[in-house]
Formats: sequence, C-alpha cells, structure tokens
Amino acid sequence: MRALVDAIRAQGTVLPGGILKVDGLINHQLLPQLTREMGETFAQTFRPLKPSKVVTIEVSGIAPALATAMVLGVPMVYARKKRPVTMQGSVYTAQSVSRTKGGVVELFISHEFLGSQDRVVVIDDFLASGGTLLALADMIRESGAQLLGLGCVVEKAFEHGRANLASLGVPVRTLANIVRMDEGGTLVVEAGH
Ligand SMILES: O=P(O)(O)OC[C@H]1O[C@H](OP(=O)(O)OP(=O)(O)O)[C@H](O)[C@@H]1O
Ligand SMILES: O=c1[nH]c(=O)c2nc[nH]c2[nH]1
Repeated sequence: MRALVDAIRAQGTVLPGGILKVDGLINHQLLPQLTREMGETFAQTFRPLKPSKVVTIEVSGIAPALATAMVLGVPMVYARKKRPVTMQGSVYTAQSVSRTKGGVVELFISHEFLGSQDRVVVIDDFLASGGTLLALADMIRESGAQLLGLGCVVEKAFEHGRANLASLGVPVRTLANIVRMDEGGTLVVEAGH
C-alpha cells in the first residue's frame, strides 16, 4: 500500500528494543483516509473467502479491523485485555506478550460474540513474532469458528512472524513490510504482500 509505505518512511522512527514508532498514523493518532484505504485493501483480499466476522485485539488493532469490517459489511469483535463487569458468562481466554507495554496480558472474548457459526478474518496493526496472532488463533479454534485469514498493517519481516504462523495454514496479508531498521537511522520499508 503505497500511501502507507510513504507515511512510514516519512514519520517512522526506531526506538530501543526493536520497536518502530508510528504513533502519528497507527498507534496514537489515526489518519482516517489512510485507515480507510487499509480497510479497503484488506477487504479486497479477504472478501472472496466470505468472512462473517472480523476479529482483532485492543487497542491498536481496532481501527484497521473496523475499517475492514465496514467495507465487508460484517461485525467486528475485539479481544479485551482486561475483563470488564459487562462481560458476564463464559469467555475464551489466552495469553500474549505486550510488545509495547511489557508483560504478559490475558485476552478475553465472550462466547456471546464468537462461535462455531463464524467465518473469521483476523486483522491487527503489527505482525512481529506472531505470538499475539497465535494466541488469538487458539481462542478462535476453541470457539469452533473457522479461521480464514490474517491481515496486519505492518510486518517486521526480520522477526519471522510469518513463518511462525505457517502452521495455521491460512493466508497472511500485510500492507507494509519493514525489511531492516536500526537506531542509527536505517529504516527500509517496502510494500507488504
Ligand atoms: O507479533 P507480536 O510479537 O505478537 O507483536 C504484535 C503485537 O504487539 C502489539 O501489541 P501491544 O500490546 O504491544 O500494543 P497495542 O496495545 O498498541 O495493541 C501489536 O498491537 C500486536 O498485537
Ligand atoms: O508500535 C509498535 N511498534 C513495533 O515495532 C511493534 N512490534 C510489535 N508491536 C509493535 N507496536
């Protein structure tokens, strides 16, 4: 996605610990036009698979996932990282590691909004190690829903998430690919695939 690659080249900075800061377009401020194009691109990729639901994880996955769900005309459900009092009854849970806040987080999705009738596409902001998407895939498997595909806005190819997700046997689509980056100012970005 050309506009996304250009925006990352213009605004992206590299922080210690191998973290790419793109807070101006994905993780703090959101650009509606760019987010809409993310949704249109993911929808074009996944529409032929006839998804009935888009699933993501709070917080940064919500914007691209909602943009995708709006184009597809299906509901979007996000896994919560803290169980609120409104989430009564049975839940699917899994654990993941937060890359930007540190520590292990528990993920929760209510049985109310995910079940064996669902055909699911997962959308998130970053694909790094793939650990978060594997945790989400576990919850989807437990629900009996069918996982159709995975879409992430930014892939950090050097963290090998794509290979770690291969066992899921579903297509993985990303919109921008970070080939190389370091704190010295190197930031090599190309279109995703
Ligand atoms: O492929 P992985 O190694 O699992 O990394 C990707 C995950 O890391 C981030 O979550 P984080 O909790 O850091 O951020 P967020 O709250 O902004 O969504 C990001 O949103 C992905 O969900
Ligand atoms: O803002 C972010 N930058 C990153 O490099 C990253 N990797 C996983 N999750 C991430 N979030």
